[in-house]
Amino acid sequence: MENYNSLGKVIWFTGLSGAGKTTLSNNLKLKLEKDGIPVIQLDGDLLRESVHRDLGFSQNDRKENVRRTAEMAKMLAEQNYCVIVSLITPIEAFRQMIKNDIVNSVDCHIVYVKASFQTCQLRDVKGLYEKEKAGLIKNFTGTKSPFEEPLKPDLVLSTEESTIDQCTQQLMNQFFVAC
Ligand SMILES: Nc1ncnc2c1ncn2[C@@H]1O[C@H](COP(=O)(O)OS(=O)(=O)O)[C@@H](OP(=O)(O)O)[C@H]1O
Ligand SMILES: Nc1ncnc2c1ncn2[C@@H]1O[C@H](COP(=O)(O)OP(=O)(O)O)[C@@H](O)[C@H]1O
Repeated sequence: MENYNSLGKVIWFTGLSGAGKTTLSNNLKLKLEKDGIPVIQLDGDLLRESVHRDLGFSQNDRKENVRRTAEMAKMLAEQNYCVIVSLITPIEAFRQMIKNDIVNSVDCHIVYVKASFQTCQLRDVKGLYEKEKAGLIKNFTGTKSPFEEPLKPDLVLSTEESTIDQCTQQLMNQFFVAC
């Protein structure tokens, strides 16, 4: 096991649907697990299918989704897991709530997974942008529901300019320095 400063840490990915949050979370998890680090992933899509099934996409529900996830992340990080969260987290006040009000007992880093709306629309990984065009989705992030650009993220990863491996390396360099 590499001796990283990795225990009790939350890496929180914010970004539009299709920006690359899940892909980078999966890649980072593989890399850390190879080095023997205990990792837990909390992914918006999966949480919404299970414990957050009662929540929709109104601003209040999104805030509650973020709040509950942050409480879980804190609990797990306090037990020395490295917790990787992928949630759109569209509002700056939500991001401040995570860092200042909830996950304040362990290292918590907000990472902006950056890709333009146009790029995400072209990627359209899950066909949601197509559905949105057809008027089939309520409160879609980036059109009917706002996505505020993060003001003070701890790291910005441009998934238009860097490859998946380059982004993962940037995460490792910034947050997992071997000691
Ligand atoms: N209206 C609307 N807007 C945005 N996204 C939608 C919507 N409806 C369903 N989905 C799917 O839900 C995933 C986003 O959920 P999150 O929990 O990450 O959102 S939030 O942080 O509460 O804003 C998101 O996952 P990602 O594509 O991985 O971001 C979508 O698959
Ligand atoms: N540098 C990169 N980082 C992450 N994803 C990338 C990158 N370059 C291209 N992609 C592609 O963009 C898409 C991102 O989808 P996904 O990870 O599901 O986004 P999100 O979880 O933010 O909705 C994937 O098809 C992925 O292969």
